[in-house]
Amino acid sequence: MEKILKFGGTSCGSVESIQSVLSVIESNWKSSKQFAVVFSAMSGVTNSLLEAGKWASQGKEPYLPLIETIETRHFEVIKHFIPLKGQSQVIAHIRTLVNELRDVLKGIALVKEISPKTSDLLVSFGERLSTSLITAILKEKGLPALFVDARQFIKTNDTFGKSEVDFVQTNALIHTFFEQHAQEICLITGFIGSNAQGETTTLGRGGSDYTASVIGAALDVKEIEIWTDVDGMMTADPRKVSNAFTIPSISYAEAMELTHFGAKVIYPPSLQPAFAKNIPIRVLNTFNLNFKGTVVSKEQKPNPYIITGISSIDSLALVNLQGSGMIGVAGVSAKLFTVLAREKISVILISQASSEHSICFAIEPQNAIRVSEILEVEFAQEMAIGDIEGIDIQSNLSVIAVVGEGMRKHTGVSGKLFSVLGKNGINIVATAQGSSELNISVVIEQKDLSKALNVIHETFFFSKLKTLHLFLVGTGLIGKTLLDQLAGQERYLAKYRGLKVKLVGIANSRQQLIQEKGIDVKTALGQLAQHGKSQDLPAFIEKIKALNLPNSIFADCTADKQIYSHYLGLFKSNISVVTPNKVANSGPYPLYAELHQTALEKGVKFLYETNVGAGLPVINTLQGLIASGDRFEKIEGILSGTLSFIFNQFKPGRSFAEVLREAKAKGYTEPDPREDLSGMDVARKILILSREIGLKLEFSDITIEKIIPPACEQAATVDDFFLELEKANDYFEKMVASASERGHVLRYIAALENQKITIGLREIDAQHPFYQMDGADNVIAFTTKRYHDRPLVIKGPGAGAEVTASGVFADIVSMGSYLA
Ligand SMILES: NC(=O)C1=CN([C@@H]2O[C@H](COP(=O)(O)OP(=O)(O)OC[C@H]3O[C@@H](n4cnc5c(N)ncnc54)[C@H](OP(=O)(O)O)[C@@H]3O)[C@@H](O)[C@H]2O)C=CC1
Ligand SMILES: N[C@@H](CC=O)C(=O)O
Repeated sequence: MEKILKFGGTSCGSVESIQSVLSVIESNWKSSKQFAVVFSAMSGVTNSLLEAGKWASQGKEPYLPLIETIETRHFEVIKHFIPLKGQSQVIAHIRTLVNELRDVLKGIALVKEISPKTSDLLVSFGERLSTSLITAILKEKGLPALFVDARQFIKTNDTFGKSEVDFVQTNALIHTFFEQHAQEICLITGFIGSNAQGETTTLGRGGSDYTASVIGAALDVKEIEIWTDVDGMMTADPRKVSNAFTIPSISYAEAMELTHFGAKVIYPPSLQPAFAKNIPIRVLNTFNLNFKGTVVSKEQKPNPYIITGISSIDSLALVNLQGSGMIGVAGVSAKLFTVLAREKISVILISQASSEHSICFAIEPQNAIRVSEILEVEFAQEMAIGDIEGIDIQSNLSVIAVVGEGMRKHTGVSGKLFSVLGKNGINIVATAQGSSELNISVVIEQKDLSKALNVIHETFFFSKLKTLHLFLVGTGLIGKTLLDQLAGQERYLAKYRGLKVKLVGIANSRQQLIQEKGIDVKTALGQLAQHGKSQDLPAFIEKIKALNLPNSIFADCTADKQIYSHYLGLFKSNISVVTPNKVANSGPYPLYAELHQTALEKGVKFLYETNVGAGLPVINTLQGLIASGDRFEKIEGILSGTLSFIFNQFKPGRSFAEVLREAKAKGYTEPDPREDLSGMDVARKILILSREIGLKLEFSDITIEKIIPPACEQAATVDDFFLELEKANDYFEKMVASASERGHVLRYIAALENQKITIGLREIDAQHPFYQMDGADNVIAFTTKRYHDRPLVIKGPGAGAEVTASGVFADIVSMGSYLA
């Protein structure tokens, strides 16, 4: 015998999949003839049988329709594959089996009880039916197919539900059987066996893999093929990690670790017989016949990654036993695990601190209450005298296992793992690593599972491409320009920065849209308009938090005065914020301080380079000086692009309002230009700088000298404001002309010195460093201990859509180097 093939439930589950199964068998027959095939029950049939058994035993619900459905599914396959004249014989055979099944259920209904023994008999019909069916079809095709009931050679003990194979007897029987049937294609029922009395037993759910492995090992085949419905073993569960990909080759040890921690592709015990005989197992996909498969074998081929795969168990409970009496006292662990073994409680993971003060272990959540009760009884004495302080059980947890032979003796793997989880605000509740260094397991809260799997996968498998999940609020001048810039840089970012900025949410004051799979930045505005829901910012933000995506960034590109009330909650949910909106940083100081402190504590970023000087590197430079120990003596600057533009452009003969309109059209003004002309915008900026250097100033500490007459100041609407400006044109003309007569220019300058902020219009001469300005230039001069004799000057365009959006862009990209 060269190989054993095994087809799972989905492979036998429909006409289409059975078509593929037949073609695989036919092509094997053509090429080798030396093979046997094991089948599972049709998908869903085992569950239906168990359910029917339960209902029958409770006498509550009608169970017969479930059996009819099973029967009909088999009949449909017969009608599809077997010509009319041959159908009646096969239908009769299936009907006989189903009638036998009905009798079993009737018996269960009569005695109102279903024992594990009866349950095994009941579920055995699933494999018996599917295998009979496929045997009949192959015979019809003229192949020498032989139905083989594995109960005749898979001999087990009496542990119904999960019996253990008696290998001595089983191997001998397998040899005898296959010697006698070397010329036929043996089609074997998976999952089932029989005990010494000939009663039906089962090998545990997924046991058909085990059947294949047991037969393969007994016959020393060259390879075992497990045909399933996915592309082999993958680096992670593709339903949870969309970037998961097939592992071409994996060692038995790695596969065992991954399957133990939830990778469902192979039934874990099935690896053992193949492993013992060093028989490679190839995992193939019935639904993708071109797929080459994952080979599980002793030697793993060279792997370009440090790890091989990540698996997880979604739900578990962690039991913690602690007490000073456990320190240095031999036997507590022995007693604990003996008790758990006696009670057949499966322990998923164990972790013990070196102090021996506590020991914690993970179990299936449904066992939590029972474990607690058992331990209370078993350790009653230790608890009474205080040696054990208590038994604590934590639920709603998940475990992730990072597995790979490549981790052995490779430094930094756990550092990388813990760092990526930490950066994403994922708390590690417990951890375990065996000295084989094949597996590092971390227990985390269940709510963080998807996020954790994705960031770990990205870190270890796609470290060349990090994904930043972007939520953009504000699609006006800056937001829209940012989208355009992102669209133009996608390839550059991927190639040179290893970054993918994935837009997941977008909103303006009217609509909002979240798409976890991502929104194309090129068409985002159209999609928002077409598919967006009505705006509900709190709901939008709650959804962002609930998505709990790794490396999430909230970009506030609005001028909204309230939106920053959400920042704190975002930080607490480990979401970073990038914003050109100055309101948060110039709000009440205690709120400002709380925001910054929270961001720091949560390890998230709050970036707002564009709050001052738009895209000019003002905040970063200042922060760098402070961080390196410089001391600020004075900050002075022209911080308004709009006012800079106005005093550069406004000449006698031009209307002041017209110049402002031009500034607005060029994208220099605030959405409401009264903010610029009133000095509010400049006041916010200098206040932000003052706070950056550590001063706890409030808005009320700022003296703003007005440049517009009171009537303009009091205009109720933006239109009224422009009207009032028109009326005040003479006033502005005189102001500028008077300075000009003296060879001076007017500049709106903000200054911070001796902890005092002043803002006002200054007349300056040609020697002043702020004399020569162009367009919407800003200029900021930092006089510090180090830049004492000549200040550090930053100068350049300080307003406008392109420069501001690129500043926001740069903040987003800079997150890439920080985030996981
Ligand atoms: N222009 C510049 O040179 C600079 C600007 N900035 C700052 O950039 C920010 C954006 O400016 P700009 O793009 O010109 O402003 P716009 O008025 O052009 O756009 C603002 C956007 O925010 C949206 N919005 C407003 N309120 C809300 C809300 N409550 N919820 C959701 N969306 C909202 C608007 O929605 P809708 O489309 O429905 O109206 C609009 O899409 C401002 O804070 C500004 O101070 C900073 C530095 C320089
Ligand atoms: N309206 C602002 C834009 C940047 O903050 C300005 O004119 O400077």
